[in-house]
Amino acid sequence: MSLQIQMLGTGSAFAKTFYNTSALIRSNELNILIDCGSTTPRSLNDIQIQPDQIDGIVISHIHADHVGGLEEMAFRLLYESNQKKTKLYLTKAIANVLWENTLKGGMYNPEDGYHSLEDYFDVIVIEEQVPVVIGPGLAIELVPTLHIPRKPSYSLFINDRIFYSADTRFSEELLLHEVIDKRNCHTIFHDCQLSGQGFIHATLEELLTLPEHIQQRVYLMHYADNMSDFIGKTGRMQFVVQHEIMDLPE
Ligand SMILES: Nc1ccn([C@@H]2O[C@@H]3COP(=O)(O)O[C@H]3[C@H]2O)c(=O)n1
Ligand SMILES: [Zn+2]
Ligand SMILES: [Zn+2]
Repeated sequence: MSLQIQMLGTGSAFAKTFYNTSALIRSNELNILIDCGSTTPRSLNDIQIQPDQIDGIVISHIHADHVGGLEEMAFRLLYESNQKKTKLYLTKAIANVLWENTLKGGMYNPEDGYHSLEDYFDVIVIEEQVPVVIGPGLAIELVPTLHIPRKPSYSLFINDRIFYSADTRFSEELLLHEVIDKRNCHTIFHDCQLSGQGFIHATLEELLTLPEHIQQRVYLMHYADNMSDFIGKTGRMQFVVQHEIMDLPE
């Protein structure tokens, strides 16, 4: 049994160098995406993975750097891969808005029978804070986090031991109590705004307040194009590297 994470992109919403942050989880022959931003199809192409090799996509929230690649994925599956649908794992709160507020404009096509998210994806609605088994050795849990007020947004626990923040404000409470004390996560992928105030993301300054033994577990993602200016300034935390395959304990 093995679990690998390969970041398809490690950059912020506006990053041009590192692509939008999204991850490919490879677990016992399954390929699962965490988010599918505007640059994700290009990144998959870079590593020679085609949409029909993706077994499922988990959605954290509906900013374009996290869902902007879904239309291409669905259309390519439909028109290039013999009408295959991929699984889409999301909460009810996200399902409600993803179609109406994001995808419908490009994908609504009643003449050909395409009216809804379900016409393009095998939609699997999952409960908040309930782990769902996606495949052998892979369980995902979505926990609500604070990103934009009144916008549903989630972080993920993978097999209860890996924390993936997606986009969230810094929460010492979540990191110290839930991620470390309760679940003893060995690996933490956290979004990181390198400079300025963290109105909607965790800042490097805030993350540097974590005790060193926690920083050691942290990989920084969702960073700006000037990341190299900050090498050596991230305490015990390290920047996650785009396309590097990381072997993690299940
Ligand atoms: N209140 C907001 C809302 C959005 N933004 C910027 O838009 C981006 C959307 O994707 P993101 O990755 O959440 O990062 C957001 C901010 O850069 C922002 O800076 N402030
Ligand atoms: Zn983002
Ligand atoms: Zn966001």
